[in-house]
Amino acid sequence: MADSKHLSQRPNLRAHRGRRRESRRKSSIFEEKTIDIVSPGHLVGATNHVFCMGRRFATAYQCLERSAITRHWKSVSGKRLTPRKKGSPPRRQGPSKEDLTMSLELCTDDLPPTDSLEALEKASKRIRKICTFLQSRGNVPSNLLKRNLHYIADVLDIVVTDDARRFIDEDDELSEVEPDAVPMEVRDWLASTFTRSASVTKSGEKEKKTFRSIVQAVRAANLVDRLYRRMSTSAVTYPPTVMKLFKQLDDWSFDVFALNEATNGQALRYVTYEIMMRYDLLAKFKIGVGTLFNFLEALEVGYSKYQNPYHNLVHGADVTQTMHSILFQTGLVQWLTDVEIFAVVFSAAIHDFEHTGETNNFHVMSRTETALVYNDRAVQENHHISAAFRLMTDDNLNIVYNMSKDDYKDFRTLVIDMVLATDMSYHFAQVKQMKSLLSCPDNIDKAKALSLVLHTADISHPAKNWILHEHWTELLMEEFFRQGDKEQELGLPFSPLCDRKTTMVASSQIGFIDFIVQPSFEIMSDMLDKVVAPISPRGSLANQSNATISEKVEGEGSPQNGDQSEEPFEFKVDRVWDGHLTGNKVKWKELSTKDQAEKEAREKAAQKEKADSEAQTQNTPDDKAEDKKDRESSPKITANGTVSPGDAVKPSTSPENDEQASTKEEAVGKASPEHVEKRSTEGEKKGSIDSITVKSVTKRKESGV
Ligand SMILES: Nc1nc2c(ncn2[C@@H]2O[C@@H]3COP(=O)(O)O[C@H]3[C@H]2O)c(=O)[nH]1
Ligand SMILES: [Zn+2]
Repeated sequence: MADSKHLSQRPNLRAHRGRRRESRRKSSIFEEKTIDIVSPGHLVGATNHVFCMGRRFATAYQCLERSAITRHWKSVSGKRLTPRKKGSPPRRQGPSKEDLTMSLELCTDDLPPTDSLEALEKASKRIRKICTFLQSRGNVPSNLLKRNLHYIADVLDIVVTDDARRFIDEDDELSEVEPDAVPMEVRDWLASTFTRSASVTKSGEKEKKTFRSIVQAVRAANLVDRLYRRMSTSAVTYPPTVMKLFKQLDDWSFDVFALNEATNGQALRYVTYEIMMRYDLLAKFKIGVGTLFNFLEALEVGYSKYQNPYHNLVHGADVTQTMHSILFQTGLVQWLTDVEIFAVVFSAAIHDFEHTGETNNFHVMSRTETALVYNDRAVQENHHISAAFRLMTDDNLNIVYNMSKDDYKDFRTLVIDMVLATDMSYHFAQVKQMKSLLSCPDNIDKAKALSLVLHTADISHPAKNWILHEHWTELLMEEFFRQGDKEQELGLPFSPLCDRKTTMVASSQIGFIDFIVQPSFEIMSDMLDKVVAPISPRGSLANQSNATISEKVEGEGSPQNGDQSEEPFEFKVDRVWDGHLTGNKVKWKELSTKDQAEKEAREKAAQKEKADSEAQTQNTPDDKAEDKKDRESSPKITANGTVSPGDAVKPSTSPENDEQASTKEEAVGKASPEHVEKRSTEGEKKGSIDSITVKSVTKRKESGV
């Protein structure tokens, strides 16, 4: 593509290529997994795209060499020499500020070597910068343009020639591969995945030809995969523990705490990246891995800003994974366009960005800056969205840079709708609205449906296994109690569930499940049944057979989406959450009974103490001394409601004392507020919320999760 003089300007090219191949070989995990996540159609398109890009730049470069562009720019810049209009400001002497900015931004001195990993991304950024300057100023000085195009052409030249040569070489090697060396099912899979024809003939020359074309298709896939990976600059290799956990990424009860531990506290970036890769969003929206990593890192920083026990990056990761699980397991993903899938994953990942660890009501009552900005309406949700989009105003974090205007508009609208709907104050309205939408399900509003799914995912931990749910509850309660502490300091009344001394966690959780979580899951499941039925393989099959029946009976065309005839197909999504909801409620009921007994014991003890002290005031000084001795030997009620043993432990003599002794055991029961307080205080002492998480993960591991 470029001329020989140009090629000779690349010192040590071979040595660099050798090193590059070496580093590629090392990232074997990534190579292994990319085969199943890049679709063949996309691969072919991408190959063409990269080759065309290379060709276009070669042409542009040649044009420049022939000075055609130089002449063009001269003529454009010549326009500036027209006489100054009367009254217009005097022409500036020397280079303007914009000229200097442009020279700096298009300077080629600090660019990485053309055959380095970062070069391709730098080159593409240069093209964008040149376009921006051309748009805003109308021209770019020819010397700058020439140097930049030289660099870009060099980079593309390496990409195309290097890989194309290897592709040809490897094709020869592969044609030697014996077809029989590959099992039949693998061949069928290869044929159906990477070629248009699914059938592979059994023997002879024809078979060899087909097999060869499959192999070529696979090689082509690998080639483009390599190109994309290089374009994205980063070869991602997951640690083995993460790889193992990601095998369960589609599961309902995925252990996000274990992932957070395995990733050293970076669960959000790993989960989001992996899910985006699985839906092929990086390729579809031309998102550079470097840019995506920058964005995800910034998201994690924002989620960690207030060191919240619950509303932190692990919750962000949990909701993102839960959304993926619902989309993937129910088949809802088939209902969505690429932009919608991207919006769903993005919304889940950002939905609590920079959460302060307080409720909206707290913001309103304490008149925070955020409440002022958003006029007391969906205060935090508005902030999450606004702050996340603000991140993307930085080019280095802008993962939507390459989206078309129309896609971006749809994407942004959907993200705003979905995240605003996570404001719990819309819960009842949302459920009611969906109920009425389901009464005429032919045309279910996608934004409303997806908003309901995100809202449900946001409150989904009570519908996960007990170990996960119990841990999330502990973290959330501690966050509520911290808000209660602040309210006390500010002289505000306690918000519900925020008083660490009186909150009955177990019974409050039963209420939360009964009145909020279960109805949300129920209506979401009904909605999924209606939406997924017509597009699921079973549903569409049923529709096809129904179509035949109705055509025969009424002579009409085939029914479209969800159109039911005499024998409606009863499609139901797998309500994996139902069993957990029921089971978790049973557990909370057991704990609530214990809490209740404990509370009654405390009240009894308090009454006794009161009666004793009343009697005491009527006693003589001698009686008081005797009484004091008695009290020192009996259990005490501490300020936070737990029962502590007396200073001097004596064998129990009364049934009352026996009762209090057993209540003491219950007072450190798993989900009691005291227990939560005790654990979180330990966490604080160690200086981070990680200590809470790590401790709990260990506990969960012991329990076999
Ligand atoms: N009482 C209670 N509230 C919860 C529970 N899980 C989530 N929530 C609330 O539901 C809200 C959903 O949105 P957020 O994640 O912003 O904040 C969440 C909590 O305020 C729970 O187990 N119990
Ligand atoms: Zn949330």
